[in-house]
Amino acid sequence: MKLRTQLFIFPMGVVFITVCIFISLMWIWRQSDSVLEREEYVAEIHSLVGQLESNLLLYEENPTRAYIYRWEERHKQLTMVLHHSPTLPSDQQTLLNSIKGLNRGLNVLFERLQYLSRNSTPETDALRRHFKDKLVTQLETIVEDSKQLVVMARQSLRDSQLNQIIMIGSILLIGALLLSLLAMSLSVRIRNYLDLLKGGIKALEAGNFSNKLTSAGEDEFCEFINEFNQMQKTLEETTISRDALQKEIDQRTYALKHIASTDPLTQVSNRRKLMEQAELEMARASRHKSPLSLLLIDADHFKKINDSYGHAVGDQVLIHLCRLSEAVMRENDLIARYGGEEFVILLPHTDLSGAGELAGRIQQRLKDQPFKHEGQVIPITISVGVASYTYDQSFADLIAQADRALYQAKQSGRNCIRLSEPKVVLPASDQSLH
Ligand SMILES: Nc1nc2c(ncn2[C@@H]2O[C@H](COP(=O)(O)OP(=O)(O)OP(=O)(O)O)[C@@H](O)[C@H]2O)c(=O)[nH]1
Repeated sequence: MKLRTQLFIFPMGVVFITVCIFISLMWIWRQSDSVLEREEYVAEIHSLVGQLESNLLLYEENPTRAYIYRWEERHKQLTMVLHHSPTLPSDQQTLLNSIKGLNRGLNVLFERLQYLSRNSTPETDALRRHFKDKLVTQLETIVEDSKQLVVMARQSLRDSQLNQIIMIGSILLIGALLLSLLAMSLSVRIRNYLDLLKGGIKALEAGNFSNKLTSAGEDEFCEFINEFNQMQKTLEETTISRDALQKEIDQRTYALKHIASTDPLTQVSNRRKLMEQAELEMARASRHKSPLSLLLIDADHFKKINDSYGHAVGDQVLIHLCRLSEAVMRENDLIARYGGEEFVILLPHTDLSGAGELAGRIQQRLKDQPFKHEGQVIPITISVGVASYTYDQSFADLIAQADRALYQAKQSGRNCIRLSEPKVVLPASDQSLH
């Protein structure tokens, strides 16, 4: 059953019960009214019968024409009243017919009485008294019967009132029962749907879009559930496209960050990234009083390589140098292209001598894995300036310190390492290029 039908039944039920009660009360009122009408009717009969009776007694004492005339007049009135009776149920109508029959006999008796009164003899007196007594008895029977008529009417009213009360009570009881059952079923329906909906909302809150709500039937709640499922579907699609968009943004942001911080040729960090990272590491080193060093690496006679083999080969040499350096670095170290054929390796938690050792390992690698072009080995050497952070410097100071060491290395004939302190850590491993 549709919800709006179920809700519509409530006011309709109340209206129906009210109308039933109203009609019953009207009916009872009409019944009471008809009993009153009958009482009045019977009272009129009583009055006329009383008048006929007193007229009879008077006539008995004084049998004049006036009393005969009055009798006839009253009797005519009584006949009229009996003729224009109210509508009666069959049992009461039977009684009334009997009263009418008695009434018809009254005149016959009275005419005989008149006759006997006119021809009064001692022999007829007894007969006259007999007719008179019979007349009185008949009049009293009419009174008694009419009283019975009222009693029957009252009894009938009581019976019908009782029936009516039973009927109203039954309607009220059945109506209240039906409405209660309807209200209970409605509340169960609403509660079930609300529970279903609550589960759906909780699933949505938890990000579960696959929890499709199902409900049998085709009522308004089902339409609501369908709308909810549709909303969930739209939400799922929106969320998926938003997630895909976010993923795309993240990928592009990462790519942009990579481009912005990477040297396009060698794929090591660029100078910008170096500056950022150096600031971080310097702050960290100052905080923990941990060592921080850097290498400033410069390929020796690089111009000569470019001039001899071409710029493209020079590029490959720089890439080769970077890959070999990365192979010997630690994970937290950072290599960056500082400019041209110059590279910086930032070394957290590394003191000056440790940095010098790393520079030596790079030189060794270059020696072990020389660069080859078209099967021909092109010997590459590097000069390295090493500096260590003293906690009171700027990055420019630190670079300048390393640059001075690099200058010394160059001055010392290249292919060697100079620490910012005036001592050579490692001797030149190969002086052939000098
Ligand atoms: N192939 C190539 N060459 C570069 C690049 N950047 C700078 N160079 C070249 O590197 C050379 C550096 O030459 P110089 O500054 O004279 O130094 P050098 O020849 O290495 O001599 P020293 O440093 O004194 O040993 C120049 O010829 C630049 O053109 C690059 O990205 N690729």
